[in-house]
Amino acid sequence: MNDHPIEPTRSAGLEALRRFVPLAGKTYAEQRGFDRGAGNHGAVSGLSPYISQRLITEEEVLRAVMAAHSPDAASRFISEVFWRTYWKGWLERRPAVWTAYQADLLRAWDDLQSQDGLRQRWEDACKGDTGIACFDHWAQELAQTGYLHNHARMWFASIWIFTLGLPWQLGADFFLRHLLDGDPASNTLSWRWVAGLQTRGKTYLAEPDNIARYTEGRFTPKEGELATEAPAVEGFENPSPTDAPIPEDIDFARPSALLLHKDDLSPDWLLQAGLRPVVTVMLPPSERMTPLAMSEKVQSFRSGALLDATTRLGDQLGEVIPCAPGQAVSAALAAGAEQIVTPYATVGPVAENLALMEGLPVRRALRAYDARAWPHATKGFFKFKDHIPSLLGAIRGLEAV
Ligand SMILES: Cc1cc2nc3c(=O)[nH]c(=O)nc-3n(C[C@H](O)[C@H](O)[C@H](O)COP(=O)(O)OP(=O)(O)OC[C@H]3O[C@@H](n4cnc5c(N)ncnc54)[C@H](O)[C@@H]3O)c2cc1C
Repeated sequence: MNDHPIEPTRSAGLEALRRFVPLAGKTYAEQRGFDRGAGNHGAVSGLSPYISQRLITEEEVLRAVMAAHSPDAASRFISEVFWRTYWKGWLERRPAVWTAYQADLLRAWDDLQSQDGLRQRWEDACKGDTGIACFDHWAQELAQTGYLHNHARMWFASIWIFTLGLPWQLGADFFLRHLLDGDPASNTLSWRWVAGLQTRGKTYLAEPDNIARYTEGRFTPKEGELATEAPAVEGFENPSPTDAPIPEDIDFARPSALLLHKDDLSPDWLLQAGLRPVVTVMLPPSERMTPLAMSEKVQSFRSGALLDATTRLGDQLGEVIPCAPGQAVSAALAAGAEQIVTPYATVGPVAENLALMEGLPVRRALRAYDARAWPHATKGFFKFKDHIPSLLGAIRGLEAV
């Protein structure tokens, strides 16, 4: 991804994909673990800010990579893209894990108000003022750029939990406020994984040698600076999965309002399937995921991405009305809509808002890509992985995204 600016547009996402595709085979497999610092993340794609809002889709990314490499040659990259799909499906089928995280976060937030020592440690960690050079650097890199390399995210989360002794939920919240790719599934479940909740008892310990090797000596934590043990954190047990959602039959001939939201900004396939919105209602990017505000970078990236989608699709959307979730139904009714059609919103604030809408049927359009993959998010990723060849085969056989 190097030092190209992360613009909130589909064309910037496609350009980043075009630049990255030649590297998706051997280069990625051999070098993806190295965190060379902001401006030097050349061996990873930097596509997550685009994929997480579906300015470009996972399916487009996989297609472009398969057009240039065999599935074997690009297997490492392909499997990382499917990690995202797997986490999405896993949480979609266990929404209680998100609800429990949010409740725990509020409790941890309350503790910050009443425990001065805890509050000071949390503030130091968020500002990058702990005295641990690598950690402080990553806290500041994240705040300044809205991105962190995957390995830095793992080390950061591990030091947050096991060295600084801070609640993991506050760390996950810090990430969600600052990451341009902030996503309830990938973020919450990765933090749970580091803490030893996701794979029960299996934690991730950040080790000085590993940090020195994969930062190519930019950081070498001193003896005694980092925790040497990572005892699993107690917390909410993994519930059994609910059924995976199945696509609804949607009558596109019925007068419809399109509801656009940040979880999926490529509704082109709905327009191609015959949707002719009488109006488009656009939910604003601000959302109640955190007791604090999202960073300005995240807010402006999300507003920019929404604007890009509406500009790009232009007349096909009808009149576009930005409105708060509570006003979406009345705006749709006023335009004569008999239903609201919206790209499927995954577990998180948009889905919570959709669930509260009354007065018109809300049809959530599930992509074939998600519908095929999520039924396999039953256990761990390694079971899910067995299905990747057939999921790739289905992509090859499809015409539309
Ligand atoms: C504690 C922690 C928190 C995280 N929070 C988020 C988050 O909020 N949003 C988010 O999108 N990812 C999150 N990740 C996963 C991963 O770090 C990022 O997806 C990845 O670093 C994005 O950079 P990239 O696009 O250059 O990745 P690449 O290495 O180029 O990978 C290509 C794509 O594959 C997917 N991907 C890669 N690695 C992972 C992974 N480990 N888990 C899930 N998907 C992956 C992403 O969509 C990514 O864009 C988190 C990981 C950790 C350890």
